[in-house]
Amino acid sequence: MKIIPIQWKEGRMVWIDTRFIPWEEIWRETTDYKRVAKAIKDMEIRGAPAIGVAAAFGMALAAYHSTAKDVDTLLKELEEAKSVLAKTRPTAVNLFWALDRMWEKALELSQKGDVEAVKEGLVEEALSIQREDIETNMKMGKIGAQLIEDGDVILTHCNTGALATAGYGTALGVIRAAWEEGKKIQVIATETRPVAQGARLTVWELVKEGIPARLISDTMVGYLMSKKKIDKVFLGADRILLSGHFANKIGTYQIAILAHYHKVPFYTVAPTSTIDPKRTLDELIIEERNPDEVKCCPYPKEKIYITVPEVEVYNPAFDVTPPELVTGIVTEKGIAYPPYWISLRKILGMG
Ligand SMILES: CSC[C@H]1O[C@H](OP(=O)(O)O)[C@H](O)[C@@H]1O
Repeated sequence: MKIIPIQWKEGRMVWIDTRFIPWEEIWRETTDYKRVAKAIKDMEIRGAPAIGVAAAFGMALAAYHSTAKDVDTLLKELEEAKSVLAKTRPTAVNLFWALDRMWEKALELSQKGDVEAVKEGLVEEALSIQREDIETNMKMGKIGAQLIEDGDVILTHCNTGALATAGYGTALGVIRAAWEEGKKIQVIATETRPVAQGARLTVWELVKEGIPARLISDTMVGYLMSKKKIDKVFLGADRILLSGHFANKIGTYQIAILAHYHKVPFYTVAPTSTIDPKRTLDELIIEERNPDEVKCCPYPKEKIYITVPEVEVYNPAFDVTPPELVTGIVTEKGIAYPPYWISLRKILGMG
């Protein structure tokens, strides 16, 4: 899957609106960082690494189109842009990691007092974040593919492919790498309600690439594991704590419990930019989204209720999986195994 879902084109950010896949491929563009924030909040762009790349380009747009005559004014504008972008979605740490990196770069570049240098440097930094994410995914893919054997049936959840990153993918990147190495794998994708990233995005990526895919509803995982139809689980992460707890798409936790019960190896795959070395479990925010996502079909052109419209709803977009259910954490710097409070620090070079 060679798609690059978010692109920089001479002062414009261009992206594919993933809400319309698989029905239509709609590309959008903007010069306004506030429009980037809306695209993240409304999940036109989604997926932890992709959200980080989009936020970085949002900051680059704010700099590129600024009319500030001095760096102090430019920094004030960038601080506002950072604040607006940071308010979009609370769970994926990549958003904040990218914003912090862009802000640090702005402070460094502003030392010389040259507005144009700050502008050019921030565009370069955002392009580096995008390029590094693709490189990281391909490295992670190769590392994780060592865990996949010829003939494996791999279950994956949500979408962790090219459409969730700068390109190639994290867990789907591991699956992609195993396929590219000639391993005869089959992929089972969960539908991933309520927004159906699995049915809509993962299946779209796999079918386009000719990787054998089978779609299931989220309710079928336990049955298939009981019938020994699933050999391994590879899925993504939005925020990994040093304890080994990780937040990921809602439904991950119940897959982890089922995998543990049925002794199916369960891996999460994420770049080290998804590891949060600072926060503890009680500081992890689980995003609650619009109730209509649960009440309606995930078809963006019209509201098709599948229930009584006035019904009350829970709609946590993520859940948290504890370390005792996690076989391994695949990163671009290697695979972390329990005890994670030691192995993740080593992966981050924290000793
Ligand atoms: C490599 S994407 C990581 C992660 O992001 C997705 O969430 P969302 O679609 O709500 O942005 C999902 O949790 C993926 O596993």
